Amino acid sequence: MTLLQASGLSKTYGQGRLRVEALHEVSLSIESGEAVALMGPSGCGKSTLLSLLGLTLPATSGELVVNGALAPARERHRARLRNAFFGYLHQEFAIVEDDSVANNVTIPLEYARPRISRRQRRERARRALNDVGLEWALHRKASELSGGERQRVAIARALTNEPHVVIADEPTAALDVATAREIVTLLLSMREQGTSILMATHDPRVADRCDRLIGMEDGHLAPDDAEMSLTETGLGPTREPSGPSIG
Ligand SMILES: Nc1ncnc2c1ncn2[C@@H]1O[C@H](COP(=O)(O)OP(=O)(O)OP(=O)(O)O)[C@@H](O)[C@H]1O
Repeated sequence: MTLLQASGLSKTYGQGRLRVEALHEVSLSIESGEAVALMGPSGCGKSTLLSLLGLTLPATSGELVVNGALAPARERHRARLRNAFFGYLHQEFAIVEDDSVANNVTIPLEYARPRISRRQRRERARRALNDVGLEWALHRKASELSGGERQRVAIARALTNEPHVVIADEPTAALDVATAREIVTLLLSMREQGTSILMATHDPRVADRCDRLIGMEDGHLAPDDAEMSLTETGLGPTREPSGPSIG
């Protein structure tokens, strides 16, 4: 089943001399339960594409179909769809440091419609934290956790609203190799519930564990997917990683 279908998506930032065409007529589709890696050189448009597909930025032109329906233009409707359909993971974890782990995890549920009671929110947080092996941290402050633990909190937060698609922008960039491997394993395990994962990464070892690789260059999809893009970015073949394996 196709969850996301993009046709001719383009994005231009700024105007006049400051105009940047970050994305030019990108078309792709994401099926349910697949993990897709997005790779390409810095500045080629990966984050922009993720923001467009995850409805956090409007496209300048083109069409996006989410779960069979055209993505709404109105911000109020987009926000509702963001909450119901997507989970987000960032390189910097995007955790509220000063708040408890439980409160961080229940953030997406506070905007859920129909409303979810406080007690149910707590229960969902406990379950999601249990899934990522962090139930013990429920009442801890987020700032007291390690980088890997914070990213697991971010995954638990992405899990609580049972998203159909997780948009992950370099989720392992700030982590050491062993922790990155754990986080990718956790993320990929979400496929078992039919969740799709769309992940920008600079790490070929991470990309290699995904079901499909989309290469990008200069605002376009690479003409012949993976191999070409990897060669051109100097990341080399993915089958024989030079560093410690993340697989
Ligand atoms: N808010 C913005 N305003 C103006 N230009 C932007 C903005 N965001 C991104 N850009 C430009 O758009 C292009 C694509 O940026 P984007 O962040 O999507 O690339 P990326 O592939 O994710 O890069 P990286 O791997 O370094 O994160 C770049 O030239 C960037 O400078």
